[in-house]
This record gives sequence, structure tokens and C-alpha cells, in this order.
Amino acid sequence: MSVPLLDVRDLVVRYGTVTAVDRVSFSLDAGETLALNGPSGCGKSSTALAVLQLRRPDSGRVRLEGQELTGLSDDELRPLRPRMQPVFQDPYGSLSPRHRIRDAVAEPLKVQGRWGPDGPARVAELLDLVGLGPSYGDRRPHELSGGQCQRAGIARALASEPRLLVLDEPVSALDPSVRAGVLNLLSDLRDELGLGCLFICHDEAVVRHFADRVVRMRDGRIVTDEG
Ligand SMILES: Nc1ncnc2c1ncn2[C@@H]1O[C@H](COP(=O)(O)OP(=O)(O)OP(=O)(O)O)[C@@H](O)[C@H]1O
Repeated sequence: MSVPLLDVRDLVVRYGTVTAVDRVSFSLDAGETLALNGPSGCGKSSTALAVLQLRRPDSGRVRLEGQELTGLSDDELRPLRPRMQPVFQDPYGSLSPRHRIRDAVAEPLKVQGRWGPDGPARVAELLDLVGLGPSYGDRRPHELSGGQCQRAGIARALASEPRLLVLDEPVSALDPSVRAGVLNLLSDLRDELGLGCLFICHDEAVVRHFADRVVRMRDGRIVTDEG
């Protein structure tokens, strides 16, 4: 039996007396999109943060490609973090306003020791992959539209060569006219690169269109798991 890309078991996240995520379990394969859907406050973002280990879960397990993440120290997690990359709702929030897009996309390559003579070409390739021509590399985030900026954020995430994208409402802040373009880009990347996508989304129509499977949450718990 093959190991799932992501396996989450009995995940619990508490904020004081509030149990935001209450024994949530699901798994996700490479090349698959699993949506977490449900009303505001049901625990979707807390689940995403706990999967990414940006908010350590109070209990439960998170395994990425069979490797247990919970219980690892920050130092032990660091080399594994590139494998799981977040894309958040605010397209401008993930990019420093001071840096040109080219530098934002190059940064993970440099930090991870993968910057060499072919670095600039790799950055151009990543921008092309998300539908941004090379001239966008010269711009700063405020010189891009929300949709273009989200594309640049996706290019930066891809620079880490992730296996898993955790997409937390990636199109909710965008103009409705550009949402479909960004969603289609994400589906194409998922298919081309065999990425697993954990897709947090409150919009039922978007979820139906984009996800292979849907996990619905309410009050921190999973209420159904379709598919
Ligand atoms: N940092 C925090 N401190 C205290 N309580 C929090 C914190 N973050 C979330 N919560 C609470 O945890 C519960 C789940 O919130 P969470 O943001 O995970 O849900 P969500 O489904 O993503 O909601 P939304 O769609 O509105 O972002 C809510 O009751 C929320 O008020």
C-alpha cells in the first residue's frame, strides 16, 4: 500500500478553552486536491496552520510522505518545510513590499542553498510557469494587481519545490473576474507537477469545481468526507 502524501490523524488545536480543531483526520495523495470547507470559525485555518506546523497541534499526528512532523524540533523541521508551502488569502501579505518580484522568488533558492549560475533562469522559468512574463520580475508587489501578486506568491512557493501546497482561501481576496484564472493555474500546476493541494475554501461552488474530495467541518469537527 502506498503512503499518502499527507496523513492527518486525530488533530487537536486549542486556544485556551476553545477547541478549534477537534480530532480531525484525513489523508491526501500526490496530484489530488482535498478541500476543507465549512462556515467561518469552524477550524479550517487552524487545521491548515497545524498541518504546516506553523501552529503546533496540541495532539494528533501529521505525516508528510510518511514522515512524522509532530514532535520534531524547529531545527529538525527546517529542512522539511520546503516540502509543504502555504499560499494565503492576502496576495500582498506573502511578499515583502520592498523587494522586487524577482528577488522574492529567488529568496527560497538562496536560503535553501540552491542558488547557482542558473538561478536567474530558474526564476524566469518559475515566473513563466505562473503566467508572468520576465518583465514582472522587475516590479514590486504594489505594481501588480491582486491576481498577478497571487501568481508571484505561487511562483515563490514553487521555488521550494514543494510536494504539498496548503492553499488557505487563495482566491477569496481577488476580484471575481480573475479568480477562475488563478484556480485554473493551480489545477494545471497540480497536474503538471503532481502536487497535493489542501484547499481551504468557504465557497461551495469553487470547492465543487476545483476539489477531488471535500471534507466538511463544523465546530472543529469533520461532519462528512465525500468521495
Ligand atoms: N489565535 C487565536 N486565538 C484564539 N482563538 C482563535 C485563534 N485563531 C482562531 N481562533 C478560534 O478558533 C476557532 C476556529 O478558527 P479558524 O480561523 O481556524 O476557523 P476558520 O474556519 O478558518 O474560519 P474563517 O473562515 O473565518 O477564517 C474560532 O472559534 C476562532 O475564533
